[in-house]
Amino acid sequence: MARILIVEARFYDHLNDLLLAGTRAAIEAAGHGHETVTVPGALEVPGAIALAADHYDGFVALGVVIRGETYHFEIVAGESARGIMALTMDGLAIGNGILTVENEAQALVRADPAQKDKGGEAAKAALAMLELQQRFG
Ligand SMILES: Nc1c(NC[C@H](O)[C@H](O)[C@H](O)CO)[nH]c(=O)[nH]c1=O
Ligand SMILES: CC(=O)[C@@H](O)COP(=O)(O)O
Repeated sequence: MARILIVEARFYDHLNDLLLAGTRAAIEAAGHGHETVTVPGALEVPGAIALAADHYDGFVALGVVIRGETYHFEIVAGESARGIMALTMDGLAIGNGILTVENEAQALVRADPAQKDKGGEAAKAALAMLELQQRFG
């Protein structure tokens, strides 16, 4: 049984709850264990994963970034993805479930486990990468 750390940027409670439900269900369905830590925003997610890297087998990054009026969206969406990708290239097994969307309606469809279930998808990605890590790492 693998130990998966879910790192969630809790910026929009109702959307986070949906993402978390999908992620937890997918990990449990695969027979693995999970814990969750919460960080303030998507920019903190890569740092939190880096800090926990030696303590878990795999990671799921969750969050919601909704475009506002300024360039801040590009920074938060791009830099969180860049940080997660850098950790992936270092060999960590990570699924990225941070939504980067234009509006809340887009986020809702993607977070809902009964619709696009991006939280569950990210969990499955993390488990797939963990399998590759165990095979080739
Ligand atoms: N605007 C959103 C943020 N912004 C906050 C940053 O992620 C970060 O916490 C802050 O700059 C302090 O370092 N975060 C989200 O997750 N979603 C957003 O829409
Ligand atoms: C991620 C964002 O763009 C957003 O939350 C910030 O909004 P704004 O650009 O209106 O300050």
